[in-house]
This record gives sequence, C-alpha cells and structure tokens, in this order.
Amino acid sequence: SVKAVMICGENGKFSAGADIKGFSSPKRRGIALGPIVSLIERSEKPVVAAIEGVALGGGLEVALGCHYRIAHVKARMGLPEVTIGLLPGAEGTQRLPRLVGVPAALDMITTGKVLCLVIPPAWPKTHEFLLPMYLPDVDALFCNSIFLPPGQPLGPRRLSLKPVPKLPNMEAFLSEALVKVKKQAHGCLAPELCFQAVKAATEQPFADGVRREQELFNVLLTSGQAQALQYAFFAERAVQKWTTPSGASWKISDSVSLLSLGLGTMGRGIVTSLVKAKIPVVALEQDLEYLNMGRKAVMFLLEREAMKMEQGAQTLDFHNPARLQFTVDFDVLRDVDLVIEAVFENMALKKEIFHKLSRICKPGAFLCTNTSALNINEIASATSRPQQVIGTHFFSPAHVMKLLEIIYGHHTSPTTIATAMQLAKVLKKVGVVVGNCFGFAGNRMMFPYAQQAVFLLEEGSRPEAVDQVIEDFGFRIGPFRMSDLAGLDVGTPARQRHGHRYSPLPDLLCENGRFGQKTGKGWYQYEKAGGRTAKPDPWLHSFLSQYRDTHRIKTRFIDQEEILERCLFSLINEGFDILAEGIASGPEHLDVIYINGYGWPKHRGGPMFYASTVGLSRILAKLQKYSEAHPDVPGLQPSAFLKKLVAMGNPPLKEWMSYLSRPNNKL
Ligand SMILES: CCCCCCC/C=C/C(=O)SCCNC(=O)CCNC(=O)[C@H](O)C(C)(C)COP(=O)(O)OP(=O)(O)OC[C@H]1O[C@@H](n2cnc3c(N)ncnc32)[C@H](O)[C@@H]1OP(=O)(O)O
Repeated sequence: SVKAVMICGENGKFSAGADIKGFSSPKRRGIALGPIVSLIERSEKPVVAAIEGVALGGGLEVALGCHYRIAHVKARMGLPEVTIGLLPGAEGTQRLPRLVGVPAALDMITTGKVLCLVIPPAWPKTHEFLLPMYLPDVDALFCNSIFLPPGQPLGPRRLSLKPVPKLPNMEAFLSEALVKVKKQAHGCLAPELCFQAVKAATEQPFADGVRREQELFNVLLTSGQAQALQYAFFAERAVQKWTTPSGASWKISDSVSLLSLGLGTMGRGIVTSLVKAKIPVVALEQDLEYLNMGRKAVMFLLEREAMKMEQGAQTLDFHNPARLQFTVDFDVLRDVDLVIEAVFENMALKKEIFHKLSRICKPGAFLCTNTSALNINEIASATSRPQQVIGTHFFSPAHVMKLLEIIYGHHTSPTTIATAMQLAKVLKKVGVVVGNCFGFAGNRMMFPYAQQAVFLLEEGSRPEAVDQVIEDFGFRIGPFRMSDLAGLDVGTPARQRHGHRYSPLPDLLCENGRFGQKTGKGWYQYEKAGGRTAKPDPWLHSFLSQYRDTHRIKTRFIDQEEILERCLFSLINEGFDILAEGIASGPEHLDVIYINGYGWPKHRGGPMFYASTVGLSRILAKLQKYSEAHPDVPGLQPSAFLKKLVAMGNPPLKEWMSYLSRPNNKL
C-alpha cells in the first residue's frame, strides 16, 4: 500500500555524510554505501530526498540515488570528500555528471565546494519550505517538480540509466581541466583521482565507472594524505573548543561596537573583516592624512568583497555610518566595547597607545593588540586593566587569512580569552589560544625555518633551489619568494644573534636597495618595481659567490633532502620546545596554526603531524647529524622534549602531552 518513500534528515539537517572517524576504524571495512544507493534507485516505488540544511558527501550521494530531490531554500549541498583526501565513493562520481553535466560535476567533486541554492527570482515564494533542487550552472533537468506525477514510469528518473551529457569538445575540455586540477592541488592526490573517476563516467558504462570509482577510492582511503586531512578536520574543531570551569563567555551582538586603531595594511584588512562579519566598527587613525589613505583602501577592499557576494554592497551596508565610521577623534573610544590596535610594530608606541586606551575606554572594554611578536605582558603593563588585554594576531591579508592567533598574558582573564575566541568565531576565523613568548607559536617556529634557508644560501645553495624544494613539498610559496613578497625590510627576527651564527645576507640585500617585489629586486629580480614574476638573478648569484669568498665559506652542493630537512625539522624542533614550555596546549594547535596561517600543505597534516609520520627517531637523528656538522648554527640542537619522546618509544601524537609534567593552567 506504500505509494512513495521520502528520505529526510533530523533536526533540520539532511546528512553530513559518512562518519569521518569511521574511515580509520576497522569496523568500517567491508561496509559500502554505493550498493545501498543503487538499491534505493532500483526501488519500484518513487523515492524522494527531502533536503533541509546540509546534504554532504554520502548524504548527497543518497539523494542522487533517489528519483526526486526537493530542497529547502537554505539547503547547502556538496561533495566535500576531496577535502578529507577521498572521493565520493558511493557512486556519486558517476551519477552527478549524468545529472548536472561534466563541467559542473567536475567543479563540485574536485574542489569539494558546498553550494547554496540559487532561487530564480520568478519562483513563487509560497513554496519557500520545499523547493525543487536547483544548482547554479546546472542542467534544467536538475529542477524537478515537487509533485510526483501519478503512474509516471521511474526509468527516466534513475540517474544510472541516463547517458552523461556530451560536450562537443569533451577531450579538449578534460585535458584542460586536468591541468587546472593539478595546478590547484599542490601535491594533494585526491583532486586528481576525483578527476579520474569523473573522466571514467565520460568513457565507460555506469557499472564499469563504478568499479573504477571503487579502485580509486581504495587508493585514497589507505593513503597517508587522507589520514592527514582527516586529522586536520578534527584538529581544527578541537582547538576551537575553549572553555573554563566557570564557563566564561562573551557574546558579540548587534549592539556591540568595535574599534580598530591604525589603518596600515593590517588595520585595513581587520576593518574589512569586521565589516564583512557585520560588526559595527569605528576605524581610528592618529593623523588625517593616514585616515584618508586608509579609508580609500578599506572602501576599495570592501567594494571588491561586495562584488564577490550575492547581494553585494547592500548586504555589507558599509556606506552606513552606523556600521562603519572613520575618525581621528579619540573621544569615540569612550563608547566602544572592544579595541583592536594595529599600529606599527614598536613596543614604545604600543605602550603609549595602550596607556591612552586604558585612560579613555570604558572600564569593561577589552583591549586587543595585533602584534605579531611583542610581549603582551609588557604592553598590558601600560594599562590599569591588564586582565582585559590580549593579543589578537591577524595574518595578512587579514580579511582573507583564516587564522587568528590569540595570545594571553600573565594577567589576561578567562573572560577576555573567551571574548577573543568568540571574535574569531564571528569573523569566521579559526581562533587558536597560545601563551606569550617572543613570536608566540607561529612566528617563533618560523624563525629557525627562515634562518636555515639563509644559512643554506651561505653554504652554497640558491634561493630558487630552496624555494623549489619547499614548494614541491606543498607550500604555495617558498621562503625567499615569501620574503620578497613581504619586503626584506619587514623585520624578520631571523637576523637576531643570541650568540649564535647569524647571517647578515638579508641586511646586505637591503643595503643594496633590494627590498623585494616593491623595488623590483630582492632574492629574485622582477619585471618592474611591484612586479610579481620572480626570475633568478645573476647579480644575486655573483653576490653570493663574493660573499662566500670574503667569509671563506667553502661552497658545497646541497641536495634537496638537506634543504627540506634543515628548514622543516628546525621548525618542528622549535614546536617541541613550544609544547614543553606550555605555550601551546597540544600538537594539534601548532598544526592548525600552520595550516591556516602559514600555508603548510593541509594534506601533510601540519608540522607536528608530519613529524609523527616521518617518525620522531628519524627527526632526532637528522637534527643530531646537522647540529654536529654545523655546531654554530642555531635551531638544530634537538629539543629536550623531542629526545624524551624518542626515549619513551615514539608514542602516538595524541599521547605526547601526557609526557609533560607541567600542565598549562590557563588552557
Ligand atoms: C557506510 C559506509 C560509508 C562509505 C561512504 C563512502 C562515501 C562517503 C563519504 C563521505 O560522506 S565523507 C564525509 C563527507 N562529509 C563531510 O566532509 C562533511 C564534514 N562536515 C562539515 O562540513 C561540517 O561539520 C558541517 C556538517 C557543515 C557542520 O558544520 P558546523 O560548523 O555547523 O559544525 P562543526 O563544528 O563543523 O561540526 C559539528 C560536529 O560534528 C562533527 N562532524 C561533522 N561532520 C562530520 C562527519 N561527516 N563525520 C564525523 N563527524 C562530523 C564535527 O567533528 C563536530 O564534532 P564535535 O567537534 O562537536 O565533536
């Protein structure tokens, strides 16, 4: 007597797909979702997927096996398997191209992007709750009637029986698409295998395509990259859970007002990011000329962001003074709830400003500093409310980069930490709480990495060789291209001495007017000042030779292994010290910082996860070897904590912190 079946989710969500934890569980072995989807499709009774909230991964694949799909206007759909190192392994790579065509299916499957419904303006508003599923750029077949026509044969509704829509130039299209996929993958395997699975749909009958999908799925399932990406998925969520026994919290509501102080590069990005999050913001500068320059730059950024959004400028509402105001009048400080200071990186200046803030701001206001390295306690000491002072280290460009490093000082209260974490959440950033030390967690680990890169040049390597190795590893940009981009005159504390070997090379380049891209010359040469295309520079090569001759440094050939290990293992080594000192509360925190703030390739899981896959004993042995060969080079002497973990038999990453006796009392 059943007429039709409707599959729906619970609590406003259709399905987030397979349980990601299960992929590494032995219980999962042998269970497959594809045959269940096929069974649904073969049903003699019509089956409808009613999609509300998210339909992701295996969830969307179930919907693709149904004969009809209807969706709530706010539904979000996607096949994000590629982001966790897999492919849609429940026949999704074969059904989706049959439904939406190869270009749209390839785009969804190889990027994992999650799509919202785009409702054509002409559609009646009366059916707001359940609308036919409609995705942008998609074949009209995707829009189904919400009424099941009685007695309609189900054959044409079974996607597996449909042909993949032809393209006039399929072969050319696929070769171009593969080039694009490889370029964007930066060494990650899953996008290319996703591509291969969709390609199979264009070449083979459904059943053969499914077999190919399974083969490729199994390759990915057992790959280290899938494990790294799944670890990163859970690590990102774990580090954002910050609670205190007292349950300290702070809500950012519409009535809260924030002030950003300083409209340099960082301040501009911070203001843009606050406006994007719809938080009322006042932008304050000390000087009218800087204010006007800053205003122009912020407006430019906001116009660009608005263009990317569906309803554009209207949604951001940034011409409304109640939402965004520019001023040089420090009196506005009296009314704001939270200040983010982003002035020049200079302790005396920051202290002067914090003293002023502390005098003018209302007693409850939180005072955040966007320093990237300076001592939070010293900044807080200039105020009468050190408990409300905290570091909020944004990464450039601040309206794009996902990381917010949150640094608590000696006196910072739990409520202040909770506030900064809440700020990160509202800004859709990943907030990671760390302790106070020079460079905090992220930059402190970056210093030895940058230092090693320069030492390698002294010893015989070239910027392009070092960058190539690091980029082949998966970083988007190597240390020298990055240095040229940021500007060589932007203080990299890699030049600090502390009684160890120090390389003056970056300073010498600055003395020669080579500040990087902005002057058209740095570690590389560029087509013009401000140019972006880095070319190896013969001038630099002969400068390096002369430098080595002057200092009687014997040039030697440095292989790729040494470049990679000295740069990355010194960074990881510093990470072990940071953990031992309680600056970060776990290796996951350092990994999330590196993936979201420093371009560490996600498919390698972050530096500490990578260390666990390389093996701690190997890392220790290599550090010992390099530090013996270069006893004067800082950053290569193995961390005591690393040695301890090796002595304890190389325990798994999740147990590392249990080998430390000093618990971190704030986190
Ligand atoms: C039976 C055999 C099956 C074989 C199937 C083969 C093919 C199928 C493959 C897949 O389906 S792979 C999974 C694809 N799905 C995803 O990648 C979705 C991942 N999740 C998200 O994108 C987001 O979590 C969300 C669903 C959009 C919700 O985001 P929101 O910001 O609202 O909350 P979160 O903090 O992210 O998540 C809450 C909570 O839920 C956990 N979680 C979410 N999705 C999954 C999942 N797919 N598996 C396991 N756990 C998941 C997440 O970790 C959070 O947990 P807690 O931190 O609160 O413990």
